[in-house]
Amino acid sequence: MTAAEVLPAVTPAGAETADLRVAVLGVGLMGADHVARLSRRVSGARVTVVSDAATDRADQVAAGVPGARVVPDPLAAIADPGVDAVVVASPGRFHEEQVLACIERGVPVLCEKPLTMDADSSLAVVRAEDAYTARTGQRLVQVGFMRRFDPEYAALRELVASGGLGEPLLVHCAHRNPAVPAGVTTESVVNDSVVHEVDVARFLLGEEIAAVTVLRPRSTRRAAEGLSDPLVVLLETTGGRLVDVECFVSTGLAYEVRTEVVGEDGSALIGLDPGPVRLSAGPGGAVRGSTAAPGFRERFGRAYDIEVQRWVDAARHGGIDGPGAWDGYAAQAVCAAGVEALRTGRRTEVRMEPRGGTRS
Ligand SMILES: NC(=O)C1=CN([C@@H]2O[C@H](COP(=O)(O)OP(=O)(O)OC[C@H]3O[C@@H](n4cnc5c(N)ncnc54)[C@H](O)[C@@H]3O)[C@@H](O)[C@H]2O)C=CC1
Ligand SMILES: O=C1[C@@H](O)[C@H](O)[C@@H](O)[C@H](O)[C@H]1O
Repeated sequence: MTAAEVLPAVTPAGAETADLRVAVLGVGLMGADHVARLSRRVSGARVTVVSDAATDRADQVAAGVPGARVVPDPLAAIADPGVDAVVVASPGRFHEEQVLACIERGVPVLCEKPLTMDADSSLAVVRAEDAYTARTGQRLVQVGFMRRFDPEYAALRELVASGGLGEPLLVHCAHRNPAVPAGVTTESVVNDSVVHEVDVARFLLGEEIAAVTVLRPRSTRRAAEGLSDPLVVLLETTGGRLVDVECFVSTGLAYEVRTEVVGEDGSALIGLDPGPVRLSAGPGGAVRGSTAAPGFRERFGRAYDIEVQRWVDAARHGGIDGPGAWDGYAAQAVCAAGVEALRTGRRTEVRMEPRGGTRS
């Protein structure tokens, strides 16, 4: 999609037509992308406030958006009367405070993954939103698991849900990054990368993850000091299905995300590149023989656009349209078990509170 194209809004005729005034908290890689898509590719919204601990970055991003102001304090940005909704794209350790402040003020929030840094704090967000929903009937929190909006993942889920593969039995996932920033640890790979596969498994199979095992095969020579890379993660679902995840974040090649569902009556695979599928390192580290995407922004660009458009459309009508706080909590609970499994080398059961609350 070109920058000039605008995704179709689903706003019904006669409904509220004023643009949603959005504050974006954190305008690094993801936040700056979200500002650009809200300003140029998504309809029904405009960015009015930008907030970032790095004020020079905030100034630079706001300068490119007519009508946007910088409010350096993120909590002041959430409280700003010129803000109807918030996108949280700050580092994960700030999400809990910022999302809770949005619930407190009663503004819709699209929070990048992870919802928070651990299961307990994610559950606190679930409970706070439940209390708000009990009073108002409205949901406020959507979590940025963008793969649910990717046309290939949506089609795969439809196929599984319609029984097109028979009873699903196994899911095979590969998640490969060419490289990760310095400082990434094996634990953070579970929390930042494997977390997407956890959400995909729950999305495709419609059931929770009951136990996690993490295997550490021999690491690539490209892995940073102390990083176990690749990992193989086994997720057992409550219905007895098995999901295996290869997570390999320093391949030196391209961004490859593949998912295959194997059912009693068939299998389906997504994420294959249209061109030749062999990847190999060429001279100077160049990737040869493939049309694979270089990174997640390219592979999932369309998914991010659809995610944000649907969130805007829903937020303008007082709701969400995508994974919510419970999905964020469930993913954190599974990742917590994954980190424990990594530490102990043992199969670890996922500890989750009963769903309860006000949601269906
Ligand atoms: N859905 C997806 O595929 C992806 C999601 N993410 C998530 O997006 C979030 C942001 O990640 P990146 O953009 O890659 O990080 P980044 O480091 O590029 O950007 C974060 C920005 O937040 C700013 N910041 C720091 N403290 C802040 C605070 N208290 N309030 C507001 N802003 C603050 C930083 O100065 C920086 O500009 C993370 O939660 C990350 O996990 C990141 C990459 C892909
Ligand atoms: O969320 C993301 C990053 O944080 C993570 O580091 C990558 O592995 C994922 O592919 C990307 O979608």
